Amino acid sequence: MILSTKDLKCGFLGCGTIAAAIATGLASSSDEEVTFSHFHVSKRSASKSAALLSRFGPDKITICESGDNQEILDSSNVIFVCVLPSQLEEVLSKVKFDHERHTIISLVSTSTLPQLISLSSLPPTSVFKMICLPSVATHDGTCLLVPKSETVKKILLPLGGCVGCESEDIMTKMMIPACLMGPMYAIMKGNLDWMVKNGVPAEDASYYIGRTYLGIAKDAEAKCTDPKHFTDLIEEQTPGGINQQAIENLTKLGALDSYDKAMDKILERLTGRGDGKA
Ligand SMILES: NC(=O)C1=CN([C@@H]2O[C@H](COP(=O)(O)OP(=O)(O)OC[C@H]3O[C@@H](n4cnc5c(N)ncnc54)[C@H](OP(=O)(O)O)[C@@H]3O)[C@@H](O)[C@H]2O)C=CC1
Repeated sequence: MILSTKDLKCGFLGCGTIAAAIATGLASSSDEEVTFSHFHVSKRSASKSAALLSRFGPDKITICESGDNQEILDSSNVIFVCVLPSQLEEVLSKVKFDHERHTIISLVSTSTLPQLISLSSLPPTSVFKMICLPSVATHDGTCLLVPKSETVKKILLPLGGCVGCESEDIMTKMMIPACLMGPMYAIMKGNLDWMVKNGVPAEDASYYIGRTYLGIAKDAEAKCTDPKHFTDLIEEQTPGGINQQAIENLTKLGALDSYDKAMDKILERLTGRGDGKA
């Protein structure tokens, strides 16, 4: 089956946090390369499905009132699987996929491609796994996709960006920097506490930190398609200046190495080789 990128009919099994975010991001896309004619969503999580209907209207959204997931499949060609890991087997075993029409994209974090192929009976070329954050609702998420597919990538690009992964193993490794969101906030909170301890008014410190890190992140994102970009930004720091000094100090104190070690531990947890604790 050749998946088109025009007039797509998307179905959502589950309408919780991530389903609502993806549906919102795709339904509000202005991308002309990929067009969506309709979205069929579960009635589940009624406040979220009702909010989608209220925002985009009945021309774009249909809520499956009967609760029969087969109705969603029968009206759609791209199916996003957005239920909890414990619900996956039951939900997929009760519906019948059409080889000619359906492509499935599973958001279920613990699902594997072989498991999804087996549960759906679809050919491997029609089965995908994707990871993203709820910021896809505002086109600010970057999706991870496996296996690689230029067409599916095109469909997901309106959500903010998409990286096709060579294998599930590579996808797992790519997930790890997203786990560093928490530590990033902890660094900012540490900066705030340090400034306040040194007499800076808390509101000024908080505003300044938030805005300064935003500027830093924007510079980091600007040429991020070039793997040398981060090295260039480091080398751009004034020789002998205080930024270079800060890098030297943190390297000497082992802070940068400890990031690598923390990422190794998270990978061990994600792959079931350990409990993730440092
Ligand atoms: N939240 C996130 O940021 C991310 C989540 N994920 C993954 O996405 C999946 C969903 O997560 P999330 O959206 O947070 O979870 P939610 O609990 O918000 O959503 C789960 C949805 O599945 C529905 N559901 C349960 N049983 C059925 C059924 N038999 N038929 C149809 N729908 C059903 C629930 O309905 P009801 O509420 O009525 O029970 C709910 O709408 C998980 O597997 C998670 O790992 C992946 C990336 C990010």
